[in-house]
Amino acid sequence: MTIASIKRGYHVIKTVLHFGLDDLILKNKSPWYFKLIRASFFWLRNRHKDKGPAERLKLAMQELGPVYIKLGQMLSTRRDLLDDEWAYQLAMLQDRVPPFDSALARSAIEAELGASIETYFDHFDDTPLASASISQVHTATLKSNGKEVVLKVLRPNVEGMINADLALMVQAANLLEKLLGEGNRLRPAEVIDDYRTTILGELNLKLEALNAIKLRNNFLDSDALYVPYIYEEHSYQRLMVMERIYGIPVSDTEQLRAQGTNFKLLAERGVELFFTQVFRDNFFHADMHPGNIFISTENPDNPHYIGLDCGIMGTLTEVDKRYLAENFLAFFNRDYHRIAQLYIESGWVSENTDVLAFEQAVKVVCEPMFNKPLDEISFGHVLLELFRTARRFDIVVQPQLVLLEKTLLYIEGLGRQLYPQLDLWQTAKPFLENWMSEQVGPKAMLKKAKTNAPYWADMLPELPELIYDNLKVGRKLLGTQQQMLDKYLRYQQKSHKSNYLLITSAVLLICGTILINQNDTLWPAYISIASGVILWIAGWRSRPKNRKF
Ligand SMILES: Nc1ncnc2c1ncn2[C@@H]1O[C@H](COP(=O)(O)OP(=O)(O)OP(=O)(O)O)[C@@H](O)[C@H]1O
Repeated sequence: MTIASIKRGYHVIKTVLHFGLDDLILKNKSPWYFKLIRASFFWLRNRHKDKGPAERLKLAMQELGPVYIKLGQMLSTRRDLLDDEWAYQLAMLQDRVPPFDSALARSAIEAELGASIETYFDHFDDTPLASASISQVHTATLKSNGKEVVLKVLRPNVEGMINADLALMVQAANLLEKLLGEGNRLRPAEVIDDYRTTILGELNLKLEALNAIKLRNNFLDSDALYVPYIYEEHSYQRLMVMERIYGIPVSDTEQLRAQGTNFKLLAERGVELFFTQVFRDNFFHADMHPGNIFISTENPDNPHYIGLDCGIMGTLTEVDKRYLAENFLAFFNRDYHRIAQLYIESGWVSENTDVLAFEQAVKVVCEPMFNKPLDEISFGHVLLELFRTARRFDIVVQPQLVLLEKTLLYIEGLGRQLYPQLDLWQTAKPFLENWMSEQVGPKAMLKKAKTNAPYWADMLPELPELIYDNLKVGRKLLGTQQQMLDKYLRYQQKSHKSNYLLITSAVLLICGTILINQNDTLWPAYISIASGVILWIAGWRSRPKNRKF
């Protein structure tokens, strides 16, 4: 442990106690040593007693800086874990960070390029275009083609700062997990683990560049989404160079209205984009906050989105995708029984789940939604409520599904903000039905046959040999099966015979015993008993010995 980390630790404790966050852990749940530690920091008092707990948490995170602010922003989207008031407060966290010195930006860029900025760029602007918690963005023009570009460069020592804060967070989360006990809904260790993956992913700009290239290629011919061109040859782990775009931030509805944007088309395109990314490409942008989405200005009647920051992308397995589509369709068809069944079939729910109780819970979630007009139904909310229900049944919802639900909630919120009458049913249902028919109908079989054609072409020359081998194996198998059947029949015959002899012997023995007690002439009784004994011995000896076939 270094002096710096001790200092940072103290600062975190001080902030936590100044904002009274220790009160958030139920007093009766805290063990004696926790109370002792709290008491030993007697000079650090809650200075914000007038504020509610959710607001105090928000303010503390704001105070603790970028890593905590980003954690708060991520938490605000975990509505499956947090109640609405908490999510609302945390969503207000803004990571407005002062820019870092342009001399540092220059030297970081040059270290990555392995050359001076002037070797590749003209007009490098020392005043950053934007400055965020992890990176800073500068504009320039590319020498080779004269085009305007932006250079996104990581903050100096951002990795060290994040790792130090993460280490503290992991310890705090483990302690909290212990204090809150088993079965708590918050699962702090899981949340921090999720966050760690997310934030560490954002620290590699080369990866972000490759994601952006893939997303761009998926939408090259699209009217709905534009992703700026990435100069891969100038992109490294700490630097990324891309085409500069001009657009209106999606949150600036006033400016969008002023240019006469077709809001209905824009909202529908947002939903379409989501479903295309998830179901067609299986590669979706999962960090859809307003700072990352811009709207084109060239043709307001036919507007398209411009997507930035592909640091966090999501994918689903084929099975999850299929079940998800069916889930949505079942919901459209108001079939909650099918929804519960799908959860079980897909394996999202453990086999030990009380199916009936789960179905009942799904019904409670879905029925009120069914009573709403279609333009008020939210897929994201349905998924969210289903995940919350699933958690009550101790189902651990897989991270990729949480990512998807978050993105969907965001896309819907955005769509409704742009065009409040947005009808998700009309927009998404044809898309999903089409996709499903491509997955399971005759078209799907044809497609699969086409996909497998090269494999079959490879296999064809070997086919006669394979058929011969299989027939040989099959014949052998048939022979073995026949032998097993014969053995089984013999076993059954022996078993019947033995049972028959044992039952008859029992009858004779019982008769013999009765005769001894009731008659003066004893020989019939003796004959009956002797025959009984002989038959018992015969029956016992004829038992089938081996049950293996
Ligand atoms: N290609 C571009 N053209 C024009 N402006 C851009 C471009 N790329 C980024 N910017 C500007 O820089 C800002 C920050 O970029 P970006 O979101 O990629 O950085 P970030 O560090 O990941 O930020 P955050 O942590 O907030 O997501 C954007 O909101 C946008 O204003």
